[in-house]
Amino acid sequence: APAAEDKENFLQGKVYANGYYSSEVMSLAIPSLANQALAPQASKVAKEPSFFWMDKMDKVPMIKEFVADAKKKGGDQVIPLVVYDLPDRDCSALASNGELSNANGGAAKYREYIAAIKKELQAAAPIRFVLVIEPDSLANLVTNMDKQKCAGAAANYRSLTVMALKELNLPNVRMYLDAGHGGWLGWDANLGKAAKLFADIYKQAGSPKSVRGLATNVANYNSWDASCASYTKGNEQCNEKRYIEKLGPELAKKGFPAHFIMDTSRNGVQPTKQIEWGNWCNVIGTGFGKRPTANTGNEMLDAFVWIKPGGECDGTSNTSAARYDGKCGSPDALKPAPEAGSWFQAYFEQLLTNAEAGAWPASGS
Ligand SMILES: O=[N+]([O-])c1ccc(O[C@@H]2O[C@H](CO)[C@@H](O[C@@H]3O[C@H](CO)[C@@H](O[C@@H]4O[C@H](CO)[C@@H](O)[C@H](O)[C@H]4O)[C@H](O)[C@H]3O)[C@H](O)[C@H]2O)cc1
Ligand SMILES: [Mg+2]
Repeated sequence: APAAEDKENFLQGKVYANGYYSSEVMSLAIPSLANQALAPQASKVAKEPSFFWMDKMDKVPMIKEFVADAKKKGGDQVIPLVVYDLPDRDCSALASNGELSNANGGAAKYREYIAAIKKELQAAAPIRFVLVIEPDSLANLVTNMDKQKCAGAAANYRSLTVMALKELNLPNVRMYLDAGHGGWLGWDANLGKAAKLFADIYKQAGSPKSVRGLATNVANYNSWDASCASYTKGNEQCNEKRYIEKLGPELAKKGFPAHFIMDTSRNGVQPTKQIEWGNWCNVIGTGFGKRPTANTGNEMLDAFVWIKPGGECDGTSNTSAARYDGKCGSPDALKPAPEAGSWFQAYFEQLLTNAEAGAWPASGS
């Protein structure tokens, strides 16, 4: 039965499939498919509403194009975006380091970035938006303060996230703060600290009406509710259903009534072929997971969504590159891989070949 109508859950509406991703698929992926029999499925993927990552300040104006396109398509579409440009970004890894740093006046530039986004979202009203706020950042403050770069970035991560939640608290916007995943913050050693951090940030921002909750499994591979794989041993929160059902009540107790969304773009094969659960880079053997839908059957979970666009790389495997991270050289990481965010054709074909059965209608239908 369809989920009960909930005006606060914007993802129950028609979600916009942005032209940036569909052009990656239609003009890059399909022409160079090794196996042309996958072309029909690939063109279906192009129509799925994945999130657009604003991983550089110069990507913010793309919002104008999406708004114009959505209006042409009736104007009732909800546009999904990722805010992802904190100074000293991805502080415990190298692969996705960003353009801003504390050292280069990053905090002031980040305020400009958020102001630019705010301006576009206000101008676009009444078009609605769903935003995922800063993947990995707060999760790194829970588990990686022993890393110098994370310790140095922590004050900015906290204050700039609070600022973003306040600035983007608009009637046509719903935000989900990134919450890592069950294999990261689900460990008993991490969960309580994570709940406290998320609730503190939420309250410091004034408990904004537009903050709907948290996003989990962004750019990761965990199942929603599969049985626990061997590599999850020692962590009860072995899948995202257990993670949110444990984290949700903790947050509510602390004054943060959170709902959740979960990234299923690359979790179609369970168990995964991860050698270690902590391996996050371009993992081999993965497939597109459940197609984006608000029909989750779980009242805490607003929607299954495709946040990491399938086929966009997690990080380069070129050992001499400045942003080379050893995790992308792991035996369970597909190689050769280009820079984070750029098109990784072999990975896209892997996701297509291994797509979860029923992820979308059988080809040809
Ligand atoms: O037996 N025990 O009791 C016990 C207790 C605690 C244990 O320690 C836990 O082990 C976990 C691994 O199992 C660690 O989780 C990994 O942490 C990494 C960051 O450090 C994350 O990497 C990010 O991944 C993002 C995409 O998701 C990338 O975009 C981003 O670039 C990238 O940096 C991995 O996902 C995530 O799986 C925990 O920190 C660690 O605390 C272990 C055992
Ligand atoms: Mg990453």
